[in-house]
Amino acid sequence: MRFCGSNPFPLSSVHFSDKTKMTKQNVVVSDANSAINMEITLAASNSSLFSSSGQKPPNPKKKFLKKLEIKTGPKINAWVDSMNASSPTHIKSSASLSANEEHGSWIVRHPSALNMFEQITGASKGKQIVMFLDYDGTLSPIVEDPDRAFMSESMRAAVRDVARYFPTAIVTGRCRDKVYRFVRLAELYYAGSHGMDIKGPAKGHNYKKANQGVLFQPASEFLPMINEVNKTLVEKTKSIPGVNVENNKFCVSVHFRRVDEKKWSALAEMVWSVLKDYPKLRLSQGRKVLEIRPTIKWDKGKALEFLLESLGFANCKDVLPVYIGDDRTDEDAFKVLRDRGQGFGILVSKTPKDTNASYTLQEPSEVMDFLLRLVEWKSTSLRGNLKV
Ligand SMILES: O=P(O)(O)OC[C@H]1O[C@H](O[C@H]2O[C@H](CO)[C@@H](O)[C@H](O)[C@H]2O)[C@H](O)[C@@H](O)[C@@H]1O
Repeated sequence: MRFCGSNPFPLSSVHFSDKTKMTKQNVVVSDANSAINMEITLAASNSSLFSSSGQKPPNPKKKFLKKLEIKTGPKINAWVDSMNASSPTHIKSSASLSANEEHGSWIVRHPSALNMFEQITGASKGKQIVMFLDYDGTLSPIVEDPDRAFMSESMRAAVRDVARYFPTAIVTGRCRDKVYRFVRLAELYYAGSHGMDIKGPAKGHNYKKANQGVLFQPASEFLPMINEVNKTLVEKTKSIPGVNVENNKFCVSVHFRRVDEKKWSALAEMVWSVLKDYPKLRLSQGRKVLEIRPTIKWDKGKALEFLLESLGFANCKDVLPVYIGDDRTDEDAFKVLRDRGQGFGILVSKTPKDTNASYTLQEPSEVMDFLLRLVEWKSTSLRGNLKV
C-alpha cells in the first residue's frame, strides 16, 4: 500500500493568576513558562530526600523537587527555575530588558508559522501535507478543569475543513475516547495516551480501504497496572484539595493546577510513595500535571512515524508532515521531523522555550488562523488547477 507522489485524499511561568480570564465554559489560564516538562526518574532508593531540614521555613517548590531525583544535575536547576517562574510570587518584571531580548532572539530562531506561511506551502509543492494536532493548549485553551477543556465550534469547523484536504491526526496525552468526545470528528486519526492508543477514522470515513481498522496499542499489557495505580493515586491523594487524578487509559495524569503550592510537596510524596513500587512506570511533567506512563520506548514521535507508515508514507520523499503542539511531550514529534529533515514542527507558545520545532504560534486562536489559511490556500490552488 503506497500513495507516494499522489494525493490519496481527494476533495470529497507557569503563572495562572495574572492572566486568568473567564469564559462561559471554564477559566482560561495562561502559562507564562510551561517549559517545565522534565523527564524524571523516581528516586526509589533515596528516601532521605523526603526529610525536611527543619532549619528554615520550607520552600514548597524546592521541597517538591527534592521528592524526585532528576536524571542529570542541571535539570534540577532548570526545573527549580521554571517552578519559580510559575509562581505568582516569583514573577519577574515583564519590562525586563533581558527577557525582551531573549524573546526577540527566540522568535528570530522560531518565527511565526503565520509569517512563514508561504515558505511552508512552498515546501509542500508536489508533496502531500499530513497534519498532526495536539489537543490541550493547541486546539483548546488551557483551562483550570481538564474535564471542561472544550474546543470551540469554530476550531472544530477549521479542523474538519483541514481534514477534507489533508489526512489529519489528533495526537494527545488524553485517553483516546475522551479526546474524541471533545473533538467529535469521525474522519480523523486519533492517537491517545501520548500515542500509545492509535485508531484510524471511523468506518465510512476511511480515506482508503487499507487504513480500515488501523489500531495500535503498544502498551496494552500495562492496562491492569495503570488501572491499579490510578485507583491507588485517587485514594491516596483525596485528602489534598484540588488534586485531580485523570485516568488516560495507558497513562495517568495527576493534576496540581488547583492545588495550593504549599501542598505540592505532600502531593509529590504521595505520588512517589505509590510509584516507587512500579519500576516499569515513569514520571514526567506537563503543564501543572505529573504524567505517569509505561517505560516502553513509545511516544508522540513514534506515533507520528507509525501514522505516516500506515498512511503509506514510510520512506517517502513526497510527504510533508506538519505537527502542531504546545507540550513538552510534543517535542518527541518535533525531533522526529527534525531528524528526518522532513516537514515542520510548530510550537504553540508565547514564551521562549527550548524546542525542536521550526516555527511557533502563540495560542490556539493563531492555530485556528493557520489552519484556516491552509484550507483557503489548498482550495484556491485546487480551483486554479481545475481552471487550467
Ligand atoms: O497532549 P495534550 O493533548 O496536550 O494533553 C496533555 C495533557 O493535557 C490535559 O492537561 C492540560 O490541560 C488541562 C485543560 O486545559 C489543564 O487543566 C492542565 O493543567 C494541563 O496539564 C489533560 O488533562 C492531560 O490528561 C493531558 O495529559
